[in-house]
Amino acid sequence: MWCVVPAAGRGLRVGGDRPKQYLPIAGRLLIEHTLDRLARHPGIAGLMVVLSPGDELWPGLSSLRGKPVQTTAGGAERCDSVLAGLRALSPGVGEAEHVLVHDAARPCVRLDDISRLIELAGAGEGGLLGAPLRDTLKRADEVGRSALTEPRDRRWRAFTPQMFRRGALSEALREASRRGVTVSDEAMAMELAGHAPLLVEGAEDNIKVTTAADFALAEFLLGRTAPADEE
Ligand SMILES: Nc1ccn([C@@H]2O[C@H](COP(=O)(O)OP(=O)(O)OP(=O)(O)O)[C@@H](O)[C@H]2O)c(=O)n1
Ligand SMILES: C[C@](O)(CO)[C@H](O)COP(=O)(O)O
Repeated sequence: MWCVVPAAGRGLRVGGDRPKQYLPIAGRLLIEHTLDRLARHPGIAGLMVVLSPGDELWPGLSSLRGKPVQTTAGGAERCDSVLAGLRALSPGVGEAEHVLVHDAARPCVRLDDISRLIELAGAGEGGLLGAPLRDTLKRADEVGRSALTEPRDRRWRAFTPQMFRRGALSEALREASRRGVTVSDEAMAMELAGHAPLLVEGAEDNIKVTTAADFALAEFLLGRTAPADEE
């Protein structure tokens, strides 16, 4: 199974001097941690990394742990980049084949969580890693005060990887674009297309490095010896 890795963002919320995927964490680039983690999974056959057009920082990887690493140019939004990645996959990756999509900004994903996603969501319409909300959820008013406590039951945080069949996901992303909807993840596009992606609970340390503060946590998590239950 191939994995599309959206890595064409600008990392504005980090505010660094370069896109966050090219900032160092624990002695390596953020993107290198993520790609190496993905390449270690036995179920992943290759990586399609989606880069910003004109990206001059990409280290030029063509293989990792014996698996092919290909690249293509992304678009203005993450969903545009994911669609570009799906389009760039070889015709040898059939329309009915499942494809994983995983953020370059999520370097701590656990291999056993990827395995569980593939096992549980592979038989159906696809699915995604996530975790049930464990904190009370507040809706803020215009001046940052708690205006409302939102219901928490059956609310989940969505992570990546998300896994869907190449053709169905491509069509769902195209349809969302035609309807002028900028989807924030693949599952949203699939929901709009009438599918019901399976939610597969994964470890909450599968953080998305989004702000400067996340780098310290990611560095700690990456510095751990692999959890005993991880492949
Ligand atoms: N047009 C875009 C925007 C985002 N991404 C990727 O999607 C993932 C999740 O996006 P996010 O965390 O929002 O990254 P950025 O868009 O870079 O962050 P910011 O919004 O702070 O600029 C990242 O790996 C990012 O590189 C992408 O491939 N193409
Ligand atoms: C895809 C995602 O990581 C799921 O939580 C998230 O939607 C990405 O959001 P971003 O604003 O593009 O980082």
